[in-house]
Amino acid sequence: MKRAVITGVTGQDGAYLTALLLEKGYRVHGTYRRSSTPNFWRLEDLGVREHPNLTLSCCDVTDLGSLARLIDTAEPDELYNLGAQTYVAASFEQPIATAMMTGMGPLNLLEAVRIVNPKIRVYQASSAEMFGKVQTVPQNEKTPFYPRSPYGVAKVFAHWMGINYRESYGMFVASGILFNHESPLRGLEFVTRRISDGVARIAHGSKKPLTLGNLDAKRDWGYAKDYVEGMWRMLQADEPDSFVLATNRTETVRDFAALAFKRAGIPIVWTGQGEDEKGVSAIDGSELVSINPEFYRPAEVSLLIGDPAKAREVLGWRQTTTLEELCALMVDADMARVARERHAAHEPLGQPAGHAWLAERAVAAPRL
Ligand SMILES: C[C@H]1O[C@H](OP(=O)(O)OP(=O)(O)OC[C@H]2O[C@@H](n3cnc4c(=O)[nH]c(N)nc43)[C@H](O)[C@@H]2O)[C@@H](O)[C@@H](O)C1=O
Repeated sequence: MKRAVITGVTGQDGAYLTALLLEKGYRVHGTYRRSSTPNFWRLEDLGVREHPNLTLSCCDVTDLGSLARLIDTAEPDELYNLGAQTYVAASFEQPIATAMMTGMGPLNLLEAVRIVNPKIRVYQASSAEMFGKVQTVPQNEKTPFYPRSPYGVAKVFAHWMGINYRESYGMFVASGILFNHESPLRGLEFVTRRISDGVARIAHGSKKPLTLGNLDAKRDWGYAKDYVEGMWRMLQADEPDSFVLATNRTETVRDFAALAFKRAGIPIVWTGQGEDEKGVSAIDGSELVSINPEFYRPAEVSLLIGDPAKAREVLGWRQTTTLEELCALMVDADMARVARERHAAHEPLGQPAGHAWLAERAVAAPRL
């Protein structure tokens, strides 16, 4: 039986990867950062929290000793490093903490592997945020990096460290340069989930508009479940290498919001410009989206679009889900969750904007 360690097991990718590896017959040791209330809801939603082949323990990637002990005990064949501070906006508020977790964390891990067992195959979660102020369109493995956030800078450091350990010590360190990947398990701080959650509340009668930041930012959004499959494929390859995982399609935040409102049966029109821009209902003129300048970042990544040709050719990796399908998955799951919350609170459901189908989906969709 193959053994894998996953750091950051409680996050979106950690949970999907855990489910995938358990399904493939792995024994999985997942680690999470100590907190007063460990956050296992994603593993519970995927039905793997109590799986007999899953062990969960605390470990901090900023602590080399705890990583070395973990590797010594778990004796993994593969190690997926997903544990980091991953919210770009927060990296401007906490650049040093981000550098420690997102930059130094991977270096600690590489050192621990080198000391304990350099034969372990390592997956490093690199990021499209490394491309920042993009130097080519679309971006591929050869595109020079120009990070625009402390998070992006820390990821570039970790990325090059991985390559250095590959070249210096012959270690199998694969690097996945992943473009934005989303799902109903995405944290509420990220824009797609913020939108699907806000849309669901409005569809259920909330009068509070959804507040967003920069609507013009363009992202290449894929489905997280597809991307963890890519991570696994990278560690099954003959040689360690770096691979872009992306959809090769880019849309603005405004477009994603419009798609989400459409899915909920609420067509939106946009009025005004810049900080005065608003999204209003095409049906009754009510305000659906307003801008909060506080959500703007000190330096923005305006356009990301990835070229996954190398992953397609070498790994046989393919995305399975279009942006419309992804958005529908997220909106439907949040609709169902909001319906359940209201039901639990004995609140009458608001008159959802034209959704006879809502009640059905409330039963089918996962709890969030
Ligand atoms: C590849 C990369 O992908 C992710 O980083 P991100 O692209 O920063 O993701 P996000 O969802 O926070 O922002 C996307 C865009 O949306 C704009 N935006 C507008 N209004 C809001 C808003 O209200 N909230 C947020 N969060 N963003 C907003 C915001 O300014 C930005 O331009 C992480 O997984 C990261 O770990 C990673 O590696």
